Amino acid sequence: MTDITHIRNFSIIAHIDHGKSTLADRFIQVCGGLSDRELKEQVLDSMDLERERGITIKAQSVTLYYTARNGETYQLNFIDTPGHVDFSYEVSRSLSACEGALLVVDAAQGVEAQSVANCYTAIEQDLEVLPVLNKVDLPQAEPDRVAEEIEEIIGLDALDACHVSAKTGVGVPDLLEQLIERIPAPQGDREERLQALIIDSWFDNYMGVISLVRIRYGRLKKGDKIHVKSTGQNHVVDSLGIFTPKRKETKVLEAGEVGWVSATIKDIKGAPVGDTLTHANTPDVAMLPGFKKVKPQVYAGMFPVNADDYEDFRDALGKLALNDASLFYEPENSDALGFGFRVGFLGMLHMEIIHERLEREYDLDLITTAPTVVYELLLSDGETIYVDNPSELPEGNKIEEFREPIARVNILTPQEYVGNVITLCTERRGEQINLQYLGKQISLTYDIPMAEVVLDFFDRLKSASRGYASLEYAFERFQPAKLVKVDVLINGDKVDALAMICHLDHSAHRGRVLTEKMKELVPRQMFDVAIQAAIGSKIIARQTVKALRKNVTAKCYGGDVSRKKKLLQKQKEGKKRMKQVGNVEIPQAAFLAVLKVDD
Ligand SMILES: Nc1nc2c(ncn2[C@@H]2O[C@H](COP(=O)(O)OP(=O)(O)OP(=O)(O)O)[C@@H](O)[C@H]2O)c(=O)[nH]1
Repeated sequence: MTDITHIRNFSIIAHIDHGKSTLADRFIQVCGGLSDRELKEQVLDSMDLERERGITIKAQSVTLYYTARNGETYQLNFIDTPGHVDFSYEVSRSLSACEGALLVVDAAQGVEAQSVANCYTAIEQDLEVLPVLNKVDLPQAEPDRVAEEIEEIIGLDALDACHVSAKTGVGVPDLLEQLIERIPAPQGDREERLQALIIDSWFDNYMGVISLVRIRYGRLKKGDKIHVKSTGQNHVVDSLGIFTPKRKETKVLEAGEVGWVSATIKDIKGAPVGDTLTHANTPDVAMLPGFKKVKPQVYAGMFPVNADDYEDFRDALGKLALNDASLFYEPENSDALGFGFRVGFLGMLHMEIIHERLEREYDLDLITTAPTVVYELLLSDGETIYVDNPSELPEGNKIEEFREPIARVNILTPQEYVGNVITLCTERRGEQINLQYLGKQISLTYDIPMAEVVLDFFDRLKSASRGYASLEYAFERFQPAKLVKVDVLINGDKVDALAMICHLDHSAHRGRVLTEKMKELVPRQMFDVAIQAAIGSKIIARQTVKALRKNVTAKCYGGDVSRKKKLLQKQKEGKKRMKQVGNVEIPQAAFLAVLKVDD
């Protein structure tokens, strides 16, 4: 049991690759949480996929015991935050369990837009933010310049920011001392009635739902009967504890502490993130302010290549949704692709991750259709509706006003790339709201249609600025726009799953490039395949995939049987990710060709 004055709860705010995980591992090592060998594997990013992509997705926590230079031992609870812009809502969630945050900035790179946004969130939530200059071991590190940048851009005093190298360990002990000194201890009476915040919940195959909680008041013990405020349900705590980073059982969690709780809850909806826990006999304890609900920003259809896999697909989505409250799905039926689901994602990265997990962990072959944002439509009968699927768009004459979502986009870029960045924003129909010089960087604010932001804006921005510009965005409003639905016809038949919504001024170009891209992607068949783009009944572009003249296996006849088998096998594998639409086979890539239109 740690006295509440000796607890420090903190998060690390850092841009991707600025060294958050390395620093966290270093803390764990200094505090003796793991052996050197265990440390080799970065411990905080636990999902395989996360490690492969080198990004942090799910918030997790680690409890460490640090003996300071004053001889006292402190309990440090480090709550991890995801780094990618798609997952920024999880940041504020993790921050709400902390009294402080470390703003880790790569001293060779400088401040990035997303860290600025997260840092403001921390300041708004009254957290003590300590700037930290990392990677000072690099020869190109300029800690003094970056410290100035932190002051100019964020307005934080960075004069006595610690200079550290998470890689070599230099400066890390000083940072821990500063953390103890400057981040306030939590407050909360342990004799009060229990009030705990659910920071995160996930599903474990053996234990059911596990929740990460921050105890505000009172204490929670094994065997306690708890009450989930929003659902009104009671459950018995069958185990609880901390992460060291391994899951370790303890007897009690007390006010100020962060730890995990398992109460044999079967579904994460039974322990909603942001909810408040109390004891069953004190159900009138006040609800803590929760978190804002996240809404998916992009929707796409997902269909099993093999119709027999539909049930498995539904089960797999259900399982993924158990650990991902932001994953939304509902059944969808496409003329071309059959039964599947309309799935909502936070962004493209989220979509790619879900697609990959479904294929990898659940062994499904899926076709994902081009993602689209949510549009607001005012109908002629006065009704307002929201459409996330081009094929569900009402007839043109029933639409009074077509409105698209607009994102407020904040970009930080070094001065030399500002021209490229402005060109990109203008191409994406952006409207400049602000431009400000901040030291060597320029801060740009634009309003850009969400559809132009979510798909590949991030990648474009990176290439326009050699990787230096950074981005942060949020939904701002709906705004009327001249939007049209572009249909794609294969041999004269409309394929619903290929329809897209785009701006009228871009539609001719997009239609043309889309048909060109599809021509490259649709394999030649035994007959000519016409690919057309149309707005209403007007054809705006056309390409033809010429018929195949020879039988692919013909030249193997009479000869090498194994070679023929190999060829057929290869064809079969190629087919896995194809879908028969009418009598034409269309590969997965063609469904996403619209994403490549700007290449
Ligand atoms: N030279 C040097 N490299 C470092 C230092 N800290 C981290 N790195 C390297 O920078 C890269 C990114 O570090 P990570 O700790 O994975 O970055 P992160 O911020 O956790 O990234 P996400 O998990 O994606 O948010 C890795 O290759 C690290 O080895 C440092 O102090 N010096």
